[in-house]
Amino acid sequence: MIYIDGSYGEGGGQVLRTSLSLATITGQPIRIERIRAGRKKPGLAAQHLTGVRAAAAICNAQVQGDELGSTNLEFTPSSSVQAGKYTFDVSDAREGRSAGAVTLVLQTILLPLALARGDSQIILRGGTHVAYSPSLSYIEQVYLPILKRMGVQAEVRLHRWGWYPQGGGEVELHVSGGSTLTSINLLERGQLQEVRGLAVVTQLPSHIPQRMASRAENLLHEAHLKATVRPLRERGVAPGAGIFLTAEYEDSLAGFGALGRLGLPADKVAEIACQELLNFHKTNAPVEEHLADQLLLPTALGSETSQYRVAEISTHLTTNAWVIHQFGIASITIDEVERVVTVTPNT
Ligand SMILES: Nc1ncnc2c1ncn2[C@@H]1O[C@H](COP(=O)(O)OP(=O)(O)OP(=O)(O)O)[C@@H](O)[C@H]1O
Repeated sequence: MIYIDGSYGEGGGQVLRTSLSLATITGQPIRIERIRAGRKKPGLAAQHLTGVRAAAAICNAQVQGDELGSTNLEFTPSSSVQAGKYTFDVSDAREGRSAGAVTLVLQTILLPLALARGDSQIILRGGTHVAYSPSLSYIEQVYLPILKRMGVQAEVRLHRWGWYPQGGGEVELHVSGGSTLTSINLLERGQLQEVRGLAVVTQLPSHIPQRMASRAENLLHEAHLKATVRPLRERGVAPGAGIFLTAEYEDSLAGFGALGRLGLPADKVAEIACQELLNFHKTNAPVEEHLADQLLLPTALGSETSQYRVAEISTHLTTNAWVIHQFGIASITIDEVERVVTVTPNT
């Protein structure tokens, strides 16, 4: 049994999710204590509980402590990961609507399913574009394309947008099984080819995405970047707005976004996302802060040493490195001066 202290470092949901992914992949039982102790409301929230249930479903795990608010969890896989058809709805965990991020549930089971025998088709319901998590647009435009270079074949289709607080979004995920993960080298990013983006609303008037798109294009053009942002009006269960930008470099990808809210002008939403992108562009790094922590698990499962240079070393990055280390599957070093992460799988 591997013991994980959920309060370590960042003390957030990622400690739990990475542990669940690795428990299902390695077949090791785990016990996690002090889950999300670093958060205002510790313990399992709807998104985390859905992640637990999803991980349990794919490896028939015996689970104790799988309740909302629970701060301790025991998770014992009783089979290898079973590819197949599954549906996970974040609102089932709360018995009502929840905008818990389906993208985080997706990340919990994606690599286990990619390594399993056979193909999988997963329906995920909940929040698709919510704060403090990767948006589905980020998963589609940045995370999966980078993973594809490492040998992971997966596709997502957005059926319905889900925003905070109503959620109600729906995503279909297809994962090809039997993958062997290769290494990745992202020390240089090359020239910026283009910034592409989507300015989207659901149940709101069409002038809002148009204003977000043209403000973003103007700002990026002023900074001498080639940019195309498409305005889009979609159906959804509730009103929502956001802008999602992808900076496409010769050798890397980086994603940025901002969400609308009541009282925040459309121009301002565009400015927030553009500012994030421009700040990153100045760093010359190939990997932005969020991808930095998300790349640790796939590189740790790779066949050879991977290296990547990051814009920023976050506590998510250092904490996730610690969690992976607890499973003994890879050695990870983070050079704080050069901001280079080196991951050597213990194969
Ligand atoms: N704007 C963003 N774009 C891409 N990824 C993001 C973005 N914001 C957050 N993330 C990613 O979402 C994950 C959030 O992990 P975290 O531990 O904070 O989990 P959480 O389940 O949201 O839990 P908690 O409520 O405990 O904070 C990290 O991998 C982080 O890089």
